[in-house]
Amino acid sequence: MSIRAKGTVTQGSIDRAPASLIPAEDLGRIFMAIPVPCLVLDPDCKIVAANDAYLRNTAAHPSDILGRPIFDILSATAEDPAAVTSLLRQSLERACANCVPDAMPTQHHFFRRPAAAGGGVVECHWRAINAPIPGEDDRPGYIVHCLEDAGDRDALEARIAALERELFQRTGEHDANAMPLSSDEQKLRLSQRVGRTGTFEWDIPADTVHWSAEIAALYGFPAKAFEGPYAGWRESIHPEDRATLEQRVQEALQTGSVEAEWRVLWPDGSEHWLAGRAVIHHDDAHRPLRMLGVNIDITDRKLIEDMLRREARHDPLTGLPNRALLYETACHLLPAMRRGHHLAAFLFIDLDRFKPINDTYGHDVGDAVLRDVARRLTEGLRGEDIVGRLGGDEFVAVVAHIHDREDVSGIAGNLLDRLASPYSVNGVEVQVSPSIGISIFPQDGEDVDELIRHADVAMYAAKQRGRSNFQFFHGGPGTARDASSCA
Ligand SMILES: Nc1nc2c(ncn2[C@@H]2O[C@H](COP(=O)(O)OP(=O)(O)OP(=O)(O)O)[C@@H](O)[C@H]2O)c(=O)[nH]1
Repeated sequence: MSIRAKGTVTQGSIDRAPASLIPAEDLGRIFMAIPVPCLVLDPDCKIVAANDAYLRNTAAHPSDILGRPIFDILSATAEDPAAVTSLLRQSLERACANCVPDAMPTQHHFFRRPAAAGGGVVECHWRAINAPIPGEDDRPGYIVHCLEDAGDRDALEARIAALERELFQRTGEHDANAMPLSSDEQKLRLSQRVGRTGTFEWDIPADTVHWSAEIAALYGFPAKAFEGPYAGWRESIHPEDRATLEQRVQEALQTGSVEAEWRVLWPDGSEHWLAGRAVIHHDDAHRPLRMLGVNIDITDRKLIEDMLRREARHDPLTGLPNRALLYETACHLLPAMRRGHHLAAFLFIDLDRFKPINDTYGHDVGDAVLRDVARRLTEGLRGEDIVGRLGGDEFVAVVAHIHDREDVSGIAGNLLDRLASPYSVNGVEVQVSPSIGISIFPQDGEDVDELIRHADVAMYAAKQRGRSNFQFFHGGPGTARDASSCA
């Protein structure tokens, strides 16, 4: 190879006249003293100079190498001469064509030590840099071939790889016995692990599911690829989602694809959400052959969704169901009451003269009282009863399975006492009482809206009768605002 034919060193790419005060004859001695192994090649790639560091490191004698093409030297010494020769040739061509130094990949060199130097083999781990030097006619006149010791860097990379393996083993996310992976596979596995995603393949005729290490981790198993029957996968599904998911899978065998979200139970009993997508490959007779799919952990997303859903349906101050959830829950309750011929009571609770508490002690104290009212109401009723805050100082309680008015009177009287006992907030003692209006399902209304409206009417009557009491709605044609006293 002659690098004369390969490239042109353009003006400006390399300084032709080095800024130097050193006499030209001394530059040779300086080259010899540079502590990095260097060769100088002529345009035919013959070695025309070697510095002391090169001779020392390779144990070569100048007469062994000067005047010989560098490829001969490498052929005589390199591990894989053909490969190294090709890499070197490409690097020299690039350096000359682009007029910039070109770094070669790291190589492992073996140099035969001359007999005069004791013989044997010298092992070096080097990366070569080829730097073109412009000649008279703008073409490369020489190439400096520098060898940079890559031993430290390689040792560092090996140490990083070892640490990474150790880390994976410790976190149980890596199979220590796994085959070494190509860099593409590693990237894929890393992205799957970071994205909490895993892939599977189900060989349908053989009834074998191939689990990747990443998907195994999504089901709470050690992060190790394995194979198992379809029934094994099915067992991991949360019992409440199993039938639905299985039905989707069966449909997918015909339709060719499936998308679903479901819960899995890990071996430690914890519950996790997964989303999955899969496609089916069929044979010519449309028999399902393979299902290929991906699962992703969506537990965090589900938690956030639950939180948002909860926030949208609960009163932020007291944590009680808000108007919407109260109506919805009560709507579900009524049909059950109707079926069982049970009564249910709707209690509309409004605090008496609550505004002066805000005005006197401030909103913070008012808020604390409202929170305490919510707590007292909840504690004063059974778990199956419903308590919600409509807004302001208005609450509604729905009490299921009552027998008669007397039953409700006892409950309302109890709530009256509970709410009327003093509230202690930030060292301030506050007193407030409720007015309670009561409607009874089914006699006072057929639906939630009507029942709450009639309870409100009865509450208004309680206010009219001096507050701090409860009143039953007393319905009938033309008497919608009547209420009968049960206090
Ligand atoms: N601290 C606090 N006050 C609220 C909140 N929501 C509404 N209020 C106040 O609650 C008070 C409700 O007053 P009203 O029900 O109209 O009247 P009242 O003073 O209770 O008198 P009566 O109902 O007639 O016995 C108003 O002053 C509202 O500003 C809240 O979230 N926090």
